[in-house]
Amino acid sequence: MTAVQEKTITVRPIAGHIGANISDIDISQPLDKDTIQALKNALHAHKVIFFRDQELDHAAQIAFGRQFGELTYAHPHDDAPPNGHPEIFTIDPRRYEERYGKDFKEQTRKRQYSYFSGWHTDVTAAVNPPAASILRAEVVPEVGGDTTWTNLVAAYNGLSDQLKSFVDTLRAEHRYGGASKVDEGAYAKRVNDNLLVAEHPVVRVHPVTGEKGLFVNPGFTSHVVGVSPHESKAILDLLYGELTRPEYTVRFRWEPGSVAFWDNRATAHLAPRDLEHLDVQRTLHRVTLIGDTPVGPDGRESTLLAGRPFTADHAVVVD
Ligand SMILES: O=C(O)CCC(=O)C(=O)O
Ligand SMILES: [Fe+2]
Repeated sequence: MTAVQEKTITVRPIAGHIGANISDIDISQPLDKDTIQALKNALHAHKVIFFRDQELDHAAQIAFGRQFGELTYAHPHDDAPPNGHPEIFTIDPRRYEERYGKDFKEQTRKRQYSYFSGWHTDVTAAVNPPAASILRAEVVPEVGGDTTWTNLVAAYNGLSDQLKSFVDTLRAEHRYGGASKVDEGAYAKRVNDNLLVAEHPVVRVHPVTGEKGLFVNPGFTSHVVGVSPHESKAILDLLYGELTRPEYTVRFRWEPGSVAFWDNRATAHLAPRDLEHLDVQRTLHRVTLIGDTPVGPDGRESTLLAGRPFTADHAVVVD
């Protein structure tokens, strides 16, 4: 694959199935219509796009995001977004430890919540999961802390025709919060008090590209509907094995000023776990675009089972 000059920007794919670097652009400035369309095209073609050496503060990141859709508002996990910027979700484990106590890491590891949950697509327990997320690095450690994304369309396309026709018919429940009373602590309470449950098709038809992608989520899918628990586990393990195949992924090394913009309707990502034993700072800030309700190959939409859909003006759990 070679670099393509798209209007004013340069789009350079960086892995066989996913990811492109975008250059010749300053995203702190308002963009013209053609540039916005060129970025959308790159996002839909490559699933995650990366920018380097951008000088964004919170306001500029929010303004950049708003050119692509409506942003989500503050959320129950994060009761203290930066002053005056409720749309910003800051990822920095030290902040969570300050707020929820020193055992936060241990608690999250045990419950597989949030930062340590491994592979996930953002907030698919909502009936209208985010369309996209835009993450900016402010402070990065000297070593480690890379993020990896995978292409869920490539993962679907790699299945045999027989398996495709089978998974095309399935639906699965995605759940966040409402765990048992065994969970203790302010963080667990915050998550449990905001139960979100949705039933989604296991294969999602992308509303812009029309591509089919696997839409099961190691972070949130509780079970496949209408099959036995044993069968559900076997089906999910099979699909998770497919969607995490290294050939469908791209791994990104952060620098201060790096920005990653991913299509949350066609990707999953893996937050790094190689820093848990190191005392280093890693601070990133995210804005999140509100999404549409998924639709399966049979035209059926997802259904809400608990909680409320994302809107611009109320709190919802964000992972
Ligand atoms: O910390 C990271 O690299 C990714 C965090 C994450 O999962 C997110 O921003 O949605
Ligand atoms: Fe995430």
